[in-house]
Amino acid sequence: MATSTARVAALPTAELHLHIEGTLEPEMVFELAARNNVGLPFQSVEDLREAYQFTSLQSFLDLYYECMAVLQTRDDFRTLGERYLERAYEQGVRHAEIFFDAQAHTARGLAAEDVLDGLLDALHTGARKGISGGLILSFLRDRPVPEALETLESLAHRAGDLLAVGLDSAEVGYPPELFTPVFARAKELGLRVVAHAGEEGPAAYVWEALDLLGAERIDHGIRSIEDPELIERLRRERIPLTLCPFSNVKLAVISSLAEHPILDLLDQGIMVTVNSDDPAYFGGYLADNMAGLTAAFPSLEESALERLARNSVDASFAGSERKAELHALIDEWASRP
Ligand SMILES: Nc1ncnc2[nH]cnc12
Ligand SMILES: [Zn+2]
Repeated sequence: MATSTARVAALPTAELHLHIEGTLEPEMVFELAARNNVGLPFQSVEDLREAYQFTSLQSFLDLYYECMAVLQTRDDFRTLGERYLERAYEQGVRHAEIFFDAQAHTARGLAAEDVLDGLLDALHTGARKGISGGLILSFLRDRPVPEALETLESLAHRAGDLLAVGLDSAEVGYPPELFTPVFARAKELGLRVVAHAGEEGPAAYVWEALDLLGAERIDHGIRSIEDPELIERLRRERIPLTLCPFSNVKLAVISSLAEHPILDLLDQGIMVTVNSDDPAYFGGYLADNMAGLTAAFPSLEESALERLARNSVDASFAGSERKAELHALIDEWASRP
């Protein structure tokens, strides 16, 4: 029997692939536009929501960067982060490792530290309410490499406030290899490493992310399925893939949820996790993605949901004590059908 939506929402999980700017709901776009006196090319919330029809990653990114213009102050980032953490908590998330696109804000004249501080404020609020987490400084691969390096250096004195570095934005034509020196410097600063690869780009980008950037997790990585040798490596080395089912459908990476390879990957022993990517744009938060999978795959058993939740904890950068707490929460969920 399919697991009920309420039970899915009660499953404790870690969210490992979430762009904070992708949690900017249309209502909040209008609220912040009014507060900050920013003009919008949309007449209403409904008008904006209607623009959420994407044909590719780029078609989404165009709107995603446009909407960000309303984020202006440290307080805006605190509010954005707090609202995400509240919604995520309602959907079972108890640990969140959150990407932020510093360059998308510094390019508009904001100070990277205001963005960082606002998000840290939100994480402190979240910690008081039972959700742990950290921040991932994500470099925009379609902007110049020296700019990524400058951004990293500008926050080097705040490395202790960051968990990891990542790589995102338009993928095809921007191979991970380009960013090798940036990631080498991040490792010198003691930061963990993740990278988007194999979303629209080829499996070769996943190899590069692993071998040249030292990625410990691959964000998306869905196109790894085209390369059996890569799949074998991911399995053998237990390299996590942070999958985002709703995102893949919305951005036309796959044609429907029922076509998603997540269960095949799970069956093959790949450490896959479920995440929401940009939930305000793609139709739902983490448990919504899980519930979508249970609807698309009636044979999906509770034991598979539990596996996905445990994978998310094991693939996280949480400390061993926090991981044990998160597993204990999953134990509790599993023992109370
Ligand atoms: N799905 C995605 N892929 C690449 N960059 C992104 N930035 C926000 N969402 C993204
Ligand atoms: Zn992403």
